[in-house]
Amino acid sequence: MLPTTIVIGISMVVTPPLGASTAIASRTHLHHKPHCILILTLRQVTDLLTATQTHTTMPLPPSSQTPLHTRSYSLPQADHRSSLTHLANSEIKHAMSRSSYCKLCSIPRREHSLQTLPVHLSMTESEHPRLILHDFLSPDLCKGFTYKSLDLQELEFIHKSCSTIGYRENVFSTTLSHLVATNSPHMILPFIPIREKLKEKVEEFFGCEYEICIEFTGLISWCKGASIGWHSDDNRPYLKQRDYAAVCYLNSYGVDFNGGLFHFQDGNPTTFIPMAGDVLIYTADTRNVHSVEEITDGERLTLTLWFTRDKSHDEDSKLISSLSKHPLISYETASKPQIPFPASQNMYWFPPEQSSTYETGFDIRYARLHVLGYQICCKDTRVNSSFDFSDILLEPLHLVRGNDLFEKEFSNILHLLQVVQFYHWKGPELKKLEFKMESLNVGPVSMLQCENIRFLKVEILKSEDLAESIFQRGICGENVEHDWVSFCGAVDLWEAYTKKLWHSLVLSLPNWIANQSIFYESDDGSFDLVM
Ligand SMILES: O=C(O)CCC(=O)C(=O)O
Ligand SMILES: [Fe+2]
Repeated sequence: MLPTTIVIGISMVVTPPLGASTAIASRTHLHHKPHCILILTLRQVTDLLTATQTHTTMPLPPSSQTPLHTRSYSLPQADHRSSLTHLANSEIKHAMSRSSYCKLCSIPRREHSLQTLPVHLSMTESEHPRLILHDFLSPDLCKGFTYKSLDLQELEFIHKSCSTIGYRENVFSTTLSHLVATNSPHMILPFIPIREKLKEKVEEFFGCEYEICIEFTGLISWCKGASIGWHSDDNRPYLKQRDYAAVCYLNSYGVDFNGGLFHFQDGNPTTFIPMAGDVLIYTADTRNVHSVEEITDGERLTLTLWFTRDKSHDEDSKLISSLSKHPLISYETASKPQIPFPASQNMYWFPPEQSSTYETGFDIRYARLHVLGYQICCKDTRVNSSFDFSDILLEPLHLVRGNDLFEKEFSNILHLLQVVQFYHWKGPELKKLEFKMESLNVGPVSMLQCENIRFLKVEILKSEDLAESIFQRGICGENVEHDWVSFCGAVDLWEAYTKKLWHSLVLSLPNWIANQSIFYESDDGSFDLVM
């Protein structure tokens, strides 16, 4: 393939002929990079073109030899730029085949250079600085990490077992500070490699290495009815510190949800179709006003990060401060099983307007169990309406499916939900392992227990239809067919997983405190079913 260089001058686009591009590349000492984008000042472009067109061998002025930015990328077909102009009309059609083909150049995505991700730049980059990365989490990109579980589904597992009511209607979120507060600080470990990678990309693209810190990291899911109109991400006084956003899509349009297309108000591309593993990076100011269309079904899940230049908003410092005060993170607890502890009831009640009376709506933890076909039974078989259900959810519970009651007790609803979601994450692999039948402890539900189960359901799932429309059964890839034998295996493996992450956290924390930064350490937290 012939080498190609695109030269973009600030506020103008220059498309030199191939020969000129090659000459420019060699003059800027980039001839060793076969395909690259140079971002130059207008002056630099003029100097370079004049020199190239007159075939002068005179040395270029020193200022012209260093591009403002240089990004290598794979350019498998001649012209991404013309594709960009046609993009708006054909985006949806292209996106549907994007799982295997690149939207801009239509070549199979896996054939893109894997060392340098495909980088698609807007032609109006200086006016609307934004970057789209496809397959950001491809296994090849993650090769640098020995952490095995750079796994979208691990983040989905964390979200479905730990999320609370979010900041907008029909939106749910899992923040790192919430994980620390609910005795699940070890669950921040799976975020670390991807968080680092995203920060690196933002720094590289905006040329701000060592100048920014992460302000917020969160898993955010948008369910049926959720949307957001035109806005910039710094559009509130308390958000003014936000400089850049990176949204990593953890599931796909047309597969896991419908609706939810992302639009930029100005510049290209105008529409972005969320697909698992893709990342959108943009400035948080008015150069990137955007919106998200209403979700019409399913659950759209993202890992969203905001970055700031204001060190007083450094998320790492805040997390390290709360982790170092956490009473249970110590060498003594490093190998002890840990149990999550729920936050206050109102953080789990949907819709939030109902959380003062709980007259209608549902508890999101119970609803997530319900859509997977589970129910719960509490220890006290004499429950009646004088019992406060929010207290019951903090106490030991049994898991029920149909007429089967799983005899092991879970410490509270969050513990139970984590194990169930772990089973649905690891289920397909668990089914391949052989577990011994004698460890199976499942019995039939008694008449008294039946009453108890029904009572809890009525109290906690007041609006069953609403719960089913928000966390739609079957749409979100929850296709593990339940069997108690492999579920039993999941209970033990969940404990091993938790212990392993907790152990890594205990070992990492002193280094994080010393560096005042949360970073990935190799051999940290990798989890394998075969232990
Ligand atoms: O999830 C997305 O695609 C963007 C969400 C967004 O605009 C926001 O949370 O401010
Ligand atoms: Fe936004």
